[in-house]
Amino acid sequence: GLCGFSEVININGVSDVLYHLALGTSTHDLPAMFGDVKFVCVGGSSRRMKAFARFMAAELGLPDAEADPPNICAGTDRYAMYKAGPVLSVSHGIGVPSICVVLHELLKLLHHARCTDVTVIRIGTSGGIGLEPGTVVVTQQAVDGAFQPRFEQMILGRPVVRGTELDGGLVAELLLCGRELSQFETVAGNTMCTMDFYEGQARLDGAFCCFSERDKQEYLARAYEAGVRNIEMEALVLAAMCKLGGLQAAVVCVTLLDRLQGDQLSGSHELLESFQQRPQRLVGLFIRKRLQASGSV
Ligand SMILES: O=P(O)(O)O[C@@H]1C[C@H](O)[C@@H](CO)O1
Ligand SMILES: O=c1cc[nH]c(=O)[nH]1
Repeated sequence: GLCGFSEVININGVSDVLYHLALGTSTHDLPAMFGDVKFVCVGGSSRRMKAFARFMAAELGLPDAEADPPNICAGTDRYAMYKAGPVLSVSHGIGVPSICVVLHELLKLLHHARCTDVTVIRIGTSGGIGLEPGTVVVTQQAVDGAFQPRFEQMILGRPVVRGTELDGGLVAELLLCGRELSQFETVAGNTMCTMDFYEGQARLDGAFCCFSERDKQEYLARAYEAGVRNIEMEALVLAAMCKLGGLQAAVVCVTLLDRLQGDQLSGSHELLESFQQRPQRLVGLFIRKRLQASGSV
C-alpha cells in the first residue's frame, strides 16, 4: 500500500534480496537468525558498532562476551552487522543516502524475521552548539537545515515530505539513564541533520566556502534559538523511516566539539574515542533496564 510496507515484501513465497546486507529470504533463515531482536542500534562506523556489540554482550552477561563477534554481513563491505542477544548493532556509513539504504533493508529484515516491539536507536557523534564537548544530546526533534521537522526526498521526480516526530516518552527514559549513570552531561535538544559535513554545517574549513565567520555565527545563533543543540547527518532519515514503519526510535549523539568555538576536530584520538563511548554506555544501561523490566535478564 501507499507509504506502508511495500507490496513486494508482503507477498508470501516471493523471495527478497537484502543486497547491501548480503542477506536474503531464500539464502538465510531470517526468523531463526533474527527473530529474537528487540533493539537495533545503528551508528556510522563499523568499528564502533563492533565495540558496541562486545560491550552489550558483557553488559547482558552473555556467555561468549569475551569473544570477537562475527560480522553477519561479511559477504559485503558496505555495512557491518553484529548481534549480542536481542541487540543488533549495525553500521550505516555517512549521511542520508547511506542510512536510507540500510534502514530500508533493516526494516525489511525485521519484517521477514517476524520481530515485534523493536526499538531503533542511533548512537552517533555530532557537533554541539554552545555545549561543553563530550556532552550527550538526546534528540527531541530531528530538524533540517532550515530548522524544520521534515525530511524531503525526491520520489518519482517530485519532492515528498515526511514527518520526523520522535517518541517523547523514550526521550525521557534515555535522559533518566544519563542522569542515573551521571558520568557525563546529558541534555535533550533538537538535532539538525544536514546533507554535508562542511558547507552544509556552516564550516569555514571545507575545500570551498562562500560565507564569512560572521555569517556562520549568525546561522548557528539562529539554530540555537530554534532549540538546536547538535548537528549531524542521519537523524532526519532515522526519525522519518521509523515513524513510517511504526517503530519506536531515538537518536543519542555525543558532541565532539563546540561549533561556536571552531570547525576542526583537533581533540586527541584518545579523547574523541572516549567521547564516542558515552552514547554506548547510556544506551547500554537503557537496554539493560528495559530487558530487566520485561523479565528477560
Ligand atoms: O555516527 P556518526 O559518528 O557517523 O555520525 C556523524 C554524522 C556523520 O555520519 C559523521 C560525520 O563525521 O559523524
Ligand atoms: O561536527 C560534526 C561532528 C561529527 N559529525 C558531524 O556531522 N558534525
